[in-house]
Amino acid sequence: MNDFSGIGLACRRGDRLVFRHLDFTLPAGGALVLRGPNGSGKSSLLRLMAGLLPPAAGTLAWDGAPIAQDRELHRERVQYVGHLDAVKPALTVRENLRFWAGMREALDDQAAAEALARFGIAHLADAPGRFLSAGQKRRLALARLLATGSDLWLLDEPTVALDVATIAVLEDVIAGFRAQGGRVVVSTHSPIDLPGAVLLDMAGYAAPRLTAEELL
Ligand SMILES: Nc1ncnc2c1ncn2[C@@H]1O[C@H](COP(=O)(O)OP(=O)(O)OP(=O)(O)O)[C@@H](O)[C@H]1O
Repeated sequence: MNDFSGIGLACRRGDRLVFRHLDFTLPAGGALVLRGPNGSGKSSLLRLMAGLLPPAAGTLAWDGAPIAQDRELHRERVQYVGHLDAVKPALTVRENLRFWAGMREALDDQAAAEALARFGIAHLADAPGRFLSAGQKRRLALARLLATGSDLWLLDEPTVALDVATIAVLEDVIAGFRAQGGRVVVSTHSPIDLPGAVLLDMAGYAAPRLTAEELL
């Protein structure tokens, strides 16, 4: 039990139905990898899973209870790292981490230092966000995963701009999270080693030539 699941999901963006009839089940410790061409709906599905976008049809449920019943509770379970890393340019690296963590719980200095060190940016703790390279911003966004507790990580193309060594760190961090019962969903165009992950190919759920009314 304690599965995160979606049944009969459909997603509409603007006047286009992006995908439909999509089901998934993600047990504790499980991983799901979203693949598919540009525009096939990977980011949209992650936003549905985060509770940021309502499905056009179908139900997302946690342990059998629809997440729509209590969006606040669901938001507390989820860490969502999107395309845009949302690093605040005027805050230092440490302050950025505190800002994100502070939305949930106070972050002590040691936890912040450990999270930054794991992603190799401890030496940048006092640097302003605007000084960071693309890969360093991505490392900071991912360090947030370690800074606060959660049950579900939703990662939108997390390896973009990361060097090979840091991709290995991310794989390791995800493995540790899963070993403690965490669930992870990753959208990616590049290889990432997530043992036992279920592959969800978005191409199988697309029907772009029909109108929404015809499909639903
Ligand atoms: N805010 C929006 N309003 C209207 N349409 C949108 C919006 N965001 C995305 N779309 C459309 O929804 C479809 C799916 O987009 P989405 O970003 O989910 O795809 P993706 O598989 O993540 O793509 P990529 O591989 O390029 O990141 C696309 O046709 C896109 O144009």
